[in-house]
Amino acid sequence: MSASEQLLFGGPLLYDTGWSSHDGAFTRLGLWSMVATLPRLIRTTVRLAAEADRGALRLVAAAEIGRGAAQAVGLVAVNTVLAALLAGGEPADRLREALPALAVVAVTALVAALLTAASTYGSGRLEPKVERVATERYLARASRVELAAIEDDQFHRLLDTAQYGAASARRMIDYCIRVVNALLSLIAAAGVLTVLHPVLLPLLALMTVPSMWSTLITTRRRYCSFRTWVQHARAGRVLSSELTATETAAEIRVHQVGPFLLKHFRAMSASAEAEQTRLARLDARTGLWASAWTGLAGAATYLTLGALAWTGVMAMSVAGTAVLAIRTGSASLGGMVSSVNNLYDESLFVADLDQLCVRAAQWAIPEGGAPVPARPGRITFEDVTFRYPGTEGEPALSGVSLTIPVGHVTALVGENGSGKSTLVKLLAGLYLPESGRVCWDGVPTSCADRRQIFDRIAMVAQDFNRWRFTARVNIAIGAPGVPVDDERLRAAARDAGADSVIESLPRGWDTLLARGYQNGCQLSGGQWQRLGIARAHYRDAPVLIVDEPTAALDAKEEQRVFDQIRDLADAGQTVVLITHRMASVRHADLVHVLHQGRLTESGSPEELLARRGGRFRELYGIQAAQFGRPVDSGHLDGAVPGR
Ligand SMILES: Nc1ncnc2c1ncn2[C@@H]1O[C@H](COP(=O)(O)OP(=O)(O)OP(=O)(O)O)[C@@H](O)[C@H]1O
Repeated sequence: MSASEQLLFGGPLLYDTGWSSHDGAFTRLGLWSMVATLPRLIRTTVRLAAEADRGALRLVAAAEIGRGAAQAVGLVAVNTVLAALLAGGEPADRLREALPALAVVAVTALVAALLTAASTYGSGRLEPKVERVATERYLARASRVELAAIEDDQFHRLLDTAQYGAASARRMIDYCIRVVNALLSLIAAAGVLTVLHPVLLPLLALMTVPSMWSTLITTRRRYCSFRTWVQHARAGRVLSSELTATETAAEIRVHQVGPFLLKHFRAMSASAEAEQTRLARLDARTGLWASAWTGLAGAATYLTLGALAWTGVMAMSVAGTAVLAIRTGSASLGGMVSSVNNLYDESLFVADLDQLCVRAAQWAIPEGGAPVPARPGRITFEDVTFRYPGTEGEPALSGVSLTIPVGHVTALVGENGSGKSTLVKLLAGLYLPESGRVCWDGVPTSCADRRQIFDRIAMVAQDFNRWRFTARVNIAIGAPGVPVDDERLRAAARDAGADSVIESLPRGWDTLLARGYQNGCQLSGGQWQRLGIARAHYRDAPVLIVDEPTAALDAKEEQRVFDQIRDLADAGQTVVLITHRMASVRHADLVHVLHQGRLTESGSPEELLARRGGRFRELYGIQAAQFGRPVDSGHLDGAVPGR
């Protein structure tokens, strides 16, 4: 490691992600453990393939077994050809004698080629399906777990690693076919050699084991060295991206950071280059050792064969076939070693995916439960305490008891971090209370059918999602279970004031709302907010939760949104409103004031404002003072703090 890396990064630049824990797993695999894990790896691959497409799996398996058999038959036929050619007699007679076997050799070669093509077709069909099935498993499980699971560090790490499982599953098919292919070649060669002469089998082992061993060592050395080299290269890449990023551009110029970073870039590149040179030297040396080893084993094999043929213990034709069989059997060994290693590497990610599925099932939002009325009468919090998973200290909510009446606007007010957003997440059944109950018409969220609760809610969260889809989908995704209805879309956009935003887009409803893509468009914060509100309108649920719905809107639009919220409540919809703008609170029928996770006051805006020494009155006073109005100067209707 260079001094630059020590200075800039405090040590080697290693990833701290779930998947990086598998880095180097390959180096822990010895020759014996490789052989021992192979059946398990093949089983895993077969299971994945069977889930995706049994037909294609059968095709590949049959083609590979057939190809191995064709290879064995071909070798036996070669032996017959050699025996005929090396026998005594006229050349023409010997050739005639060899012809049928020659025909068998040709036919087996043709069959092997056809079967290879069939296997290529089968694996080509299988691989994308395996990836799709694994991806679907991943996505379906991940989207069904409790919100608490997403916040759990360990689960999140697993989620991070398991996302690579699908691509790994696809690659496992390819590596597995290569391994099986090489194995069958080896078995075919071993089978034929055993039939030809029992002494030939140890000769095959003599040739293959050292070459397998040396390939394993070479591959592992290369891999270790590559990992070191890649760290230096990564550090260099970090510097170059810092040097060219838009965010750093101004500071780099004014503070003249460029030469400083360049100096360290050069030093780090020198480390990377030195490592590559070392890698090349090592490669050359181990390559030479491996060749010497394999060469010696080969020489010993061929000398033994020669001696056996010379002394007449073995027929010349058998020795010739043995040479061919040994070459065939050991040819794909090198590839097989690295394929087994790759197979092992990939299997770790697939195992993570399997583990994720198990953990996700434990964390899954339960199916079914007590039914929740389509139009609930009231929602109550009964002495609710809640702490975020993995956090210690003060709970985010403690001992909160309140009622959210139906068909009214209830405002939640309080300073930052007082627990307003947490409260609505509990209301929506996204989290369950640690103690106490949140009840929808008397049904606690802990035993209610939570999918039904979700159905009853439309939510415009503070950080509502800006989907990188078209404007149409960005609104229609509010009700993903029903077909997109253009009339309903237009009405929702009109109600939320998003119609003018859509009209201004170059391709109207079909404009892609994402920067960095062709024809993609980026909206302003306020425009996005209108779309978010339109999405909630489109959902058309009995309970509407709006968290700071107007933070990015201009004054006119804000007024319109609040008037509309009022209209919705007058029409029977339940609205839960979180806002820091005290002026907006005058639209509410009931206000709950939270402070450090506790409910401190409840009442109508007028009641709370009249309460001397109350927190609401204090918060209101602070905002009113910014506009030069004392809190006593008038009613809520007249005052416009926050504007
Ligand atoms: N996902 C989370 N994990 C851990 N703690 C959290 C999480 N979300 C919020 N908190 C903590 O819970 C407390 C209440 O946060 P909450 O977001 O409910 O406050 P809020 O009243 O909505 O704040 P704001 O007005 O800033 O939106 C805070 O102390 C916050 O740090």
